[in-house]
Amino acid sequence: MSSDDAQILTTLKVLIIGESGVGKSSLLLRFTDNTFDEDMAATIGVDFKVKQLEINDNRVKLAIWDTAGQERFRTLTPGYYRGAQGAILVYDVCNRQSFRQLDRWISELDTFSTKTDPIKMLVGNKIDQKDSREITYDEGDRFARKHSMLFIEASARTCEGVQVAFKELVEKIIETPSLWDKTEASIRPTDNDHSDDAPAGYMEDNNLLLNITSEPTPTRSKVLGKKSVKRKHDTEDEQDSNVIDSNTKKKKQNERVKLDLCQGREMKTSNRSSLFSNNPTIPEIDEKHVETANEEIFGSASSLDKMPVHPHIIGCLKQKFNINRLTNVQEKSIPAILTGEDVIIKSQTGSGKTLAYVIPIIHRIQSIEPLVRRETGPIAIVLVPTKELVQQTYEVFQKVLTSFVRIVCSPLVGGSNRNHEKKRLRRGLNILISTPGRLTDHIENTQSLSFKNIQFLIFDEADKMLDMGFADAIKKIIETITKHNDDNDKHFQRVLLSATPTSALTNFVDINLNKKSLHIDISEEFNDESAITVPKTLTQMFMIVPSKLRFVTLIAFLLKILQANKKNEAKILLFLATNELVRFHYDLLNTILNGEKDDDEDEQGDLQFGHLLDQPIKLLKLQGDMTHHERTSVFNEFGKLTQGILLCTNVAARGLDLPSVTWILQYHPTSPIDYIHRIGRTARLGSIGCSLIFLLPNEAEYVATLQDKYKMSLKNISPDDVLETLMFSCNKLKQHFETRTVVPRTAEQCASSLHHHFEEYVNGSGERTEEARQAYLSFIRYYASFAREWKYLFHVKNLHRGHVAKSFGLRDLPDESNNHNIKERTGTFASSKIKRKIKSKEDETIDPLDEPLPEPIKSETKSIFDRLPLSNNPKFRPRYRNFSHISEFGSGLEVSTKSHKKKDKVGEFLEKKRERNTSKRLFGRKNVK
Ligand SMILES: Nc1ncnc2c1ncn2[C@@H]1O[C@H](COP(=O)(O)OP(=O)(O)OP(=O)(O)O)[C@@H](O)[C@H]1O
Repeated sequence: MSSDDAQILTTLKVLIIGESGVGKSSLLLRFTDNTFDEDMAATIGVDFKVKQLEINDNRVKLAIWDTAGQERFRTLTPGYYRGAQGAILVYDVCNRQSFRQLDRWISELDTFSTKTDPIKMLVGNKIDQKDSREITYDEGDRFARKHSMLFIEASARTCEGVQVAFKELVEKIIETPSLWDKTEASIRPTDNDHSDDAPAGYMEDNNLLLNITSEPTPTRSKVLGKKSVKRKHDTEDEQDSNVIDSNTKKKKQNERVKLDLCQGREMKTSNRSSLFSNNPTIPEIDEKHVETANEEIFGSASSLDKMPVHPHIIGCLKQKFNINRLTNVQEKSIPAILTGEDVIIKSQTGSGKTLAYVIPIIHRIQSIEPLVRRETGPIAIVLVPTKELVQQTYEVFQKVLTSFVRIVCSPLVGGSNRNHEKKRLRRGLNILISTPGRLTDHIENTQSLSFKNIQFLIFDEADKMLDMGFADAIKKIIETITKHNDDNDKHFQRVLLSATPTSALTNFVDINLNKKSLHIDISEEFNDESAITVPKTLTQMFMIVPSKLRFVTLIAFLLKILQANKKNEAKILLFLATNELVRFHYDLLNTILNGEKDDDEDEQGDLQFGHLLDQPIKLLKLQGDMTHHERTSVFNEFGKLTQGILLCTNVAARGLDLPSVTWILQYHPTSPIDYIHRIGRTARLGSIGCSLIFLLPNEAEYVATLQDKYKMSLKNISPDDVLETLMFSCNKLKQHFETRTVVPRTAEQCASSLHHHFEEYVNGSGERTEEARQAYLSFIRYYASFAREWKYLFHVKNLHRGHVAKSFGLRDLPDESNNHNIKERTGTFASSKIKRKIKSKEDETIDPLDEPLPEPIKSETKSIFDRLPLSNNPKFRPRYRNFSHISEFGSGLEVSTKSHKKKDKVGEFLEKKRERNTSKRLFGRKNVK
């Protein structure tokens, strides 16, 4: 900090607003540079000037924002008004129209100002043109008094009144510390501009950038010996922390929320919609810039031609794949696989790992003597975790195999006709691409399947297959192949690939791979789970949003992206937790964004929604419980789109190579490992992409985990900024709101109105309410199913059931008594306890959907059971832990009958128990056996 800066009391943001041509830029230039340009009126105008002022021995830095001509097109954004402590409203004394428009400018300022009552100075300009004057001094004065403004007449040409106008305004601001002692104003319009890092489309709209990036963090002030700028409520909290009881503490917490969510606009509780009240505090999180492990995508330019493989393969890569050089992982892996040793490959998502093994395998198979024929049977097996990946990998093999027609490749996947597959296996297949489940099924049921000639076994996305519970299936496959090979005294090569090796994978490698395996790691830090690279061209963001505001923020964010990409290039993957949630949100988004109606007779909800997008956007859904055929056609259709939204579960998280995806939105978070794969669906092979994860305030530690453990840099997006989109980015929304009796004027009111409509829609028919209820229950089940290692981030006890229900548009809390999979149902949040309207101490009725949030469960507060080894822990129920087996969570696997039986048994048991309890209540204990 310079010594000059050190004496500055504060930095103020002052706006100049008014109609086009009233002389705003001239006043600014006269004040800052003491110049006057006769032609200025016709120019676009300056947009920003800084000047230091001495006011009563205080030095302040003034950032004065001009409209840069945007007022002519009525395109001033909320970002322009944000954080301004004062405004100069200018009219032309010779132009009555400019005077009449002042009301509109005042109203706009009041609407978008994020400060409570910024100081306004009314300036009647051009008083030198005495003969043309239309507005008298008295008229101006009366108007200023009516609106509690300062007032002066001035002339930018003669300099009269200009300095006084600015100085009086600043003096008044300094006399009102509440306006400036919280945070410093943004110094320049581009202060928050991260456009260098932002991808195309995001950069195109500067206003969008201004709106979307977070406010600068409070900086130190030198005033009156204050060490640092603190919000008033923070200081109060500190002073009182030892004396207030827990109830008062909760109340205080809620007060903070009100301040935080409005960014300093202190509204009375009675004025606030329930959507914005009683939310938990959004924690302040630093956007750490983390030094990440780097991975160069492409290898040397001449690598393709030098590759020691059949020339047909090289030709095919050039013609069919449009490839003219190898990627780094291909350059290193192909020679390693050609040696015949076991190989373990780790490289970031989208770096070309598939071809890294397809090329050497095909090369080696085509060079086998005598020539491979159908009857030779399987020579290579490729195991991948999902059906989509089977299909995708098969297509890559097929493309390369066009030059080697004798070699036959086939996919084997659950969901397709098993008898057809058996028939093909009987006729002879050389390369099998399969999920582990389907292959073990054939091992058990297809006699013609022989492994005697197997030379290659590939595990792609190996960590995911283990995570999904395929360990037993994989073990069985390896044992069967090993047995055949031992009988024939042959060796088979194993290749294992992953972008995110885990400790489970390391154990698997130790047991199942040759000790002399070759390790290929492009980021040079193999075997360290945390050393994970993500594409450099990916901009990662997070947004902490309280439960209740989640849905409206999602809509606002989608509108924001879709508005920003005017060239129709927004291709979005929207990740949701379960199949149920995909279905629910798919119908909802189709209705809200595109105005698609269902056949329901009760039109109340539909009629009120209209549609928010001018041009409908293609929505598709991909989830684990769709048929194989449906999934393939969705996968292909989305691949061809240039703009659209694919709502999906984690089934689309791994390996899928969908072209030109620009945004990954994670509406429901998942484990950090799956997070990495989800974001890997964009920014592939050096292209540009963005990702955003929605987190609840109690999940904020997720960001720290990504930053500290996985070394990732994420930008913080403020939900307030996103919600502002509702005011501007959508004409439909505005038109729609304007038909209402009370026209929402602020982003907050728009959000509340939108949510109100959402609730009306959900509750407008029994069927829709039931769908919302099922979606809610599915979310709670999902949340309760997080593995123990992620419970410090996602603990079902930390969920406020009422707030969550509101994010599904529900007005009552669903009964969870049949929700068997939720383990942690006791405690403050047990639904039975808050289903009733609750009487508080003050005898006020609290709506359970709006009840304040209790203290979150801290991971340190472990019970004695949590500290016991798992095997001795009576609370540990292994059969419920791995929920990825359940098709609801979209693993892409069929539900095994075994787990069904288990579920049914538990269900039966609970049902009987309930019946017994009811009977006991009705007939007394002794009469019930
Ligand atoms: N050398 C290359 N030059 C240009 N494009 C390539 C090259 N190699 C592969 N590609 C293309 O890059 C894309 C990504 O490849 P691939 O799906 O194999 O990546 P991956 O590393 O397996 O990703 P993930 O970890 O997400 O599964 C594909 O569309 C593929 O055709």
